[in-house]
Amino acid sequence: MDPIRIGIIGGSGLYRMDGLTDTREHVVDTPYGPPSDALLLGKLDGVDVAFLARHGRGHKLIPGQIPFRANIYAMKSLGVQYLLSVSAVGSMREEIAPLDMVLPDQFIDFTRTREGSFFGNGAVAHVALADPVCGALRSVMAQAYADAGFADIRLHDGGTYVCIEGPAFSTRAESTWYRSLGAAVIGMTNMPEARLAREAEIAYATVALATDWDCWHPHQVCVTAEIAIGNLQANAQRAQTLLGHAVRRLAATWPVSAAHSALSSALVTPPAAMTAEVRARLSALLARFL
Ligand SMILES: CSC[C@H]1O[C@H](OP(=O)(O)O)[C@H](O)[C@@H]1O
Ligand SMILES: Nc1ncnc2[nH]cnc12
Repeated sequence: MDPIRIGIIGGSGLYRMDGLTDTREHVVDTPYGPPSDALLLGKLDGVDVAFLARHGRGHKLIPGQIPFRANIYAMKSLGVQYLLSVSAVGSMREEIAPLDMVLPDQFIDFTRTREGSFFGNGAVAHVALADPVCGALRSVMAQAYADAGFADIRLHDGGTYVCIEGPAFSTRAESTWYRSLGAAVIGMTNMPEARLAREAEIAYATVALATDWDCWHPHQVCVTAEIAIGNLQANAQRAQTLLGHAVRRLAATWPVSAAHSALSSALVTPPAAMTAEVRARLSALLARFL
């Protein structure tokens, strides 16, 4: 099978892509177990992509149960070099209103229960994560927003995404504190997803769809899942339009990203010093070193 260079991970409210053609399901297992669901392979605007519903079709996985390592490993095994993620988020800023789009450039990770690395157990690497979002991919997303010509929704290019463990939403005190840390948006899924993508040398960027005001705002209603999913559904078609433009732009240039060589300066254990089991477990990630 030819490599599929673009992966799309759909979050809450985005469990399939209407614009995908020539689709086929790809059921796969990985050294980290099965991904959230079967991947859907197909063409988006004529470009090969692999789509995965982060919470599974039917939304069955809470954020802490998402098999992040299996999801990223499955994408890597297909040849994915660019990962576009779609996420519902709460707004933490007055200027970001529900239905606005945000392209985060930073994350703060408050998750507690998740396997956060492919490394350990016989192989050590320390990837650089100062800039966890690929700048080139983010700028492709920003250009795609301009291509789409949405008249009625705003784009905020940049901002910090605070990732909480969930599945409960935040307390008012937490929400106020996250704001004081500089948060622009809040969600429950982009970590460790972004970090694992970096370890897998996949360029990563998220389009975050603001769905609510979380619970810090003195004059706005507090978030509920019903509000968040309702607003996400109102924006799901626009998200897919944006992705179509992004995929077309990506395929025109295939920008080189620092993420694509992240392990060059990060891998501490020489592959020759790894056991056969470790090399097999990490084979999709370390192929270029083996
Ligand atoms: C249903 S609202 C809370 C839910 O939505 C976000 O998920 P995703 O990033 O996959 O769109 C948030 O992180 C929570 O998992
Ligand atoms: N307010 C919020 N907090 C965490 N995750 C969210 N996803 C959508 N809205 C959210």
